Amino acid sequence: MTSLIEAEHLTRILPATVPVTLVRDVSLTVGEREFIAITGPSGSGKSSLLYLLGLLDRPTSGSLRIAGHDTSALDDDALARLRLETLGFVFQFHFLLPEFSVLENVMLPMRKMGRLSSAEMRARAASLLEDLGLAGHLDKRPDQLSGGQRQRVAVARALANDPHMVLADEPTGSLDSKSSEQVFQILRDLVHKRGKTVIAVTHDLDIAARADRRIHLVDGRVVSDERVAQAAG
Ligand SMILES: Nc1ncnc2c1ncn2[C@@H]1O[C@H](COP(=O)(O)OP(=O)(O)OP(=O)(O)O)[C@@H](O)[C@H]1O
Repeated sequence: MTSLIEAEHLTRILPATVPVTLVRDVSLTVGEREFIAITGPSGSGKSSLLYLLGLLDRPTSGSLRIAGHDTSALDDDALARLRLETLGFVFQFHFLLPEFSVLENVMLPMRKMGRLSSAEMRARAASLLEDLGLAGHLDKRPDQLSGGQRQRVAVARALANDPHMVLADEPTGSLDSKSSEQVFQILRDLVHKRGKTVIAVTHDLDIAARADRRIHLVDGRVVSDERVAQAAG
């Protein structure tokens, strides 16, 4: 199995008068088609670890290979490119651009990548949105949608460039229970139907319980990393 992430002894220390250690000596390997929940108490470093794995931050020490690329050897532009090609993000707050339509929001990462024509970008964005149950909403602005619908647009945007992995930081954290369940099902389908790897930071014990692998952090350290056999369905 190809490793999408190979992290060895990752540590992230924030320089300050009293330095703050966000992530301590984390080593882990992530392969294809994994559905991973990162859990832990508030302040245990879950988001900090996700940002390192998602190339939104750099470690103070340790090594990180993403899709076979040694990230320490890459400058910021190359890192941004690797991020665009291999990773999609879903955050707790959707971060959709309010002045753009739903369709345009999903096209944006494709524009940055610069590989498709306008017509191809439109068709791909529309198809992703339709798959996520948003067919009637392509020309709306994000503020015309419900929270759950906006989060589904954020998932479509994360999939825009057909990444290997989707990283999600509390993806259901601001949703009601029905929308949370929908977003959970969508994330699970990304793994089981589209073959993506999904890593989700979550406080939601129900989601964590139904992930295929749970990584638990305490004080910036991995204290358990367990794979769980799930019943089908
Ligand atoms: N820029 C910063 N400056 C100072 N401290 C920070 C900064 N970013 C994070 N921290 C601290 O580092 C620790 C880890 O933060 P992080 O957000 O990664 O934890 P978390 O497990 O995701 O927390 P939560 O579940 O509350 O979102 C926390 O104690 C946090 O207060």
